[in-house]
Amino acid sequence: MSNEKTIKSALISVFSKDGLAPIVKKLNEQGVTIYSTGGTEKFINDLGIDVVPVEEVTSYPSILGGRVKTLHPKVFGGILNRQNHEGDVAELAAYNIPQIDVVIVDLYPFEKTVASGASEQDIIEKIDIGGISLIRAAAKNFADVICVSSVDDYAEFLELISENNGSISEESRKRFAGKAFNVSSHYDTAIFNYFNKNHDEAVLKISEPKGKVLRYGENPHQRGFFFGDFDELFTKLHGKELSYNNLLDVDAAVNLMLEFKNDAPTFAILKHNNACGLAQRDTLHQAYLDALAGDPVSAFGGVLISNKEIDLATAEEIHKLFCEVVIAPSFASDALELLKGKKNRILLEIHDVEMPKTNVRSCLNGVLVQDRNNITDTIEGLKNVTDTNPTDNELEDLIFASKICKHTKSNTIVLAKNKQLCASGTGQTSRVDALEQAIHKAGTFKFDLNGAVMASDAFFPFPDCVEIAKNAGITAVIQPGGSIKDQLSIDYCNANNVAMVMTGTRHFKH
Ligand SMILES: NC(=O)c1ncn([C@@H]2O[C@H](COP(=O)(O)O)[C@@H](O)[C@H]2O)c1NC=O
Repeated sequence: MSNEKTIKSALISVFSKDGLAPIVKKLNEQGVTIYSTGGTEKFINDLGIDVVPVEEVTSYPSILGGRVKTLHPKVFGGILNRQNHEGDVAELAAYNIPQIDVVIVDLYPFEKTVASGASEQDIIEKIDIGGISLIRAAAKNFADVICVSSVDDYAEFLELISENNGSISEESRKRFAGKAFNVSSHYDTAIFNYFNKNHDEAVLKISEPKGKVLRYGENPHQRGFFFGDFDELFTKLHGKELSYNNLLDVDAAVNLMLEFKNDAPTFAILKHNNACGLAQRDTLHQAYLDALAGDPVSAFGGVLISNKEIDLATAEEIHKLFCEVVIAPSFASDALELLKGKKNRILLEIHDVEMPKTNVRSCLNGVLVQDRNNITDTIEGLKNVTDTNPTDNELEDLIFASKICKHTKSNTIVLAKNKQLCASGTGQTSRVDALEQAIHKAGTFKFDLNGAVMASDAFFPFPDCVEIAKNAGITAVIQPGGSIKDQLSIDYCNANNVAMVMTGTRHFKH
């Protein structure tokens, strides 16, 4: 192995002391001189291990409430000197600077502090200056120094020093330097994004340090990767690796079910990012059966999601279906055992966490970013525009249908009745096509559309849709409004005893 270096000295300055003890003990066993800062020094002392306070090196106290403690030429000289450079070696001796072979740092938790809703002052104090400088210096000088910049790397570092009795190869030092720049660049990205949260600077900085190579992309001949923290959102209880397409379906399912999070038991079945079945009932079991009835053909190989714990009765029904993924806030233990009966079936327990506030997607040679569509239509926000008002039941169905519409590919028309999705037209190039697709589909699965409601993701440019809907039995319509020909649709509804409400909010989804 090339250019092995034996560790003789280490500088340790960590915010979290978790996991540090075995490393300190091992370094001590190997006779390494340990330098350290305030809290870390106390931690090491408490282990009964000798440690040199960094103040002894700098001959300077920690000042400004800890804002300046390692920022000193004697510390940075000890890290940045080139051991094979005569001038550097002479300067080290002239200024009595100790050589430092290892730097171990755990930065102030900036992101966690922001996420906790702390005050601006607390957040600013959590911008680590000394630690990030130590990391950058040690990583730059990987020719002579090894930099351990994350608790995640402690185990590997411990193995390295244990295996070779404190001797570390240049390959390992360089690999750890790469990890260190990953840590430092991610940290700075988080700080920039905090300062730029209103996008005053039209700059996009994304740092996703947790990535996963997927088996393939959308098709087997395409490579695919997921960059994100899947484990923050889910506990995977069972099943095969999630594919690129599974992840897209899971994303669609989660966003859709968030609309019904606090409602009565609701079950949805999705295929290719659109709901093909969705129902809300007094029991989850019935909600599942009625969601499945929406389109039992498309449900095959679908992604299933519920807003309540999956019980045994529901699991027994699900178990009869071939499906890719089942997502729920929890699974009763007997239900889980049963569902685990299919080796590949993916079971995900979803955590109670917020989804990102922005959507990002590739566009041409760049990316498009927009705010998440966070408007959910409510009964209170509706404007009756026809002589006939919707009944209470219809009002509830209108909101129910509108929530599904919001999460279905445009152009879309959703038909619903008694809190059950009857059918939808999805991703059509005209609204009339979407409606006709929905009516045809509802007929295939024997839905009686008399008394059903219609939701449209955008306004009706002509009165053709309300006319077709009325002839199919639809009695109430929800749509954003805003067409210069709105009045033609309203006139038709008034002449034909159809109720129409307007939301003022378009829900395109491309
Ligand atoms: N100011 C400095 O010179 C400085 N040097 C190291 N730190 C940080 O201080 C923390 C450790 O402090 P302590 O050992 O006192 O618990 C680490 O997170 C380290 O990244 C510093 N603090 C922030 O910038």
